Amino acid sequence: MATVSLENLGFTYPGADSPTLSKLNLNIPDGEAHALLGASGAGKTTLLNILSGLLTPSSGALRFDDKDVSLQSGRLRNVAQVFQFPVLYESLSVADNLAFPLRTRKAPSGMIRERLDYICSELDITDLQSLKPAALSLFQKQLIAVGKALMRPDVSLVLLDEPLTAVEPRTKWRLRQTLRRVQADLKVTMIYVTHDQTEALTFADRVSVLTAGGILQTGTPEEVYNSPEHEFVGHFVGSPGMNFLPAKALGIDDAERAGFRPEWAVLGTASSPISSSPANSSAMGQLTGQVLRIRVQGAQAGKPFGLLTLATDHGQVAVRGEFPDAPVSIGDSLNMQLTRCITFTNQRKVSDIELV
Ligand SMILES: Nc1ncnc2c1ncn2[C@@H]1O[C@H](COP(=O)(O)OP(=O)(O)OP(=O)(O)O)[C@@H](O)[C@H]1O
Repeated sequence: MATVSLENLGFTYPGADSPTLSKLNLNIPDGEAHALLGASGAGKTTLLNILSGLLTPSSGALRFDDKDVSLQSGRLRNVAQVFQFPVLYESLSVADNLAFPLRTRKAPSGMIRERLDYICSELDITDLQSLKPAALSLFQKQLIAVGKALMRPDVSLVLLDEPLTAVEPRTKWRLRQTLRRVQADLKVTMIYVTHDQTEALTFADRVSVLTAGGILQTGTPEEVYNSPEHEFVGHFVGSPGMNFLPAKALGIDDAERAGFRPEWAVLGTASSPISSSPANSSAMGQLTGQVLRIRVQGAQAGKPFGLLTLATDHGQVAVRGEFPDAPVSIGDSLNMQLTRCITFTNQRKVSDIELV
């Protein structure tokens, strides 16, 4: 396994006017599960192809441990890849598919057998060894593709390119959990490329959010969700994403805009205002809005909770949590007190403010 470092790495496609990737800096420690999260066109596939050796960086360096591998072939780098759709030899049994990467490297048969047993037991696929791919479900095929990527004990890095795309929706979470468990057991450096925030946040130790060829933030899932460094991260991560309003609308003067997660607000009505909040004495973090949409997501101790969309004088906002005591209907006027917000200027984070 290896530590993977990008140093001011850039890439421009031949003939293109502008770079697809520019000045990427990232250090992924040995054994980390890392996710590259970005929307379509952010440059994920381009970066993946640089990591696997299909493309050569136009500037900067890619290092595995201390070695600059920018010009080295993928085969010499010992990188294994799992694609969106499982790539298996249909004429070979599962065991022969798994053994293939070691046989082509002329590994001793005893070592191959031992590794096969280990990987099959890790992935719980021992019973499938004699079957041909045609007899397997897509889920099982992708498990075998993962096994194939893990067979070489000296693999430096495993790249996962949207690996859940092809599997049936109800088995996605199982495959994701299996990947996570195997990654932790084998302590292999894995880079998981996806546009799906749930996959990224539930799989990775750390996530890098990529947009327009640049990394906006790298952090743990908790840091990326709770403390976005850039408005795009707050907006892109979360479902729904962060709300943004002019900071002055919330009584905050030192920044252009303020962002808050839907669950960082407490709601009250005109007849039952929010009284528990000490910040109520000032207008800081307070807003009023009309209920536009109601989505009840459950109830706790007889009280409904869910997602409300409110129209305020400064734009629509989504608020998640317990509903106010009085019944809530479309068109009602509610007041809210933010418990926390993050302020931004030029889309960059300025400060994190606890309001209650
Ligand atoms: N072969 C190419 N030649 C020129 N430009 C390209 C080429 N491949 C990709 N691009 C451009 O590079 C940018 C990033 O593309 P890339 O495929 O890396 O993004 P992505 O994040 O993987 O998107 P997707 O999830 O849609 O695959 C896009 O603007 C794309 O048009």
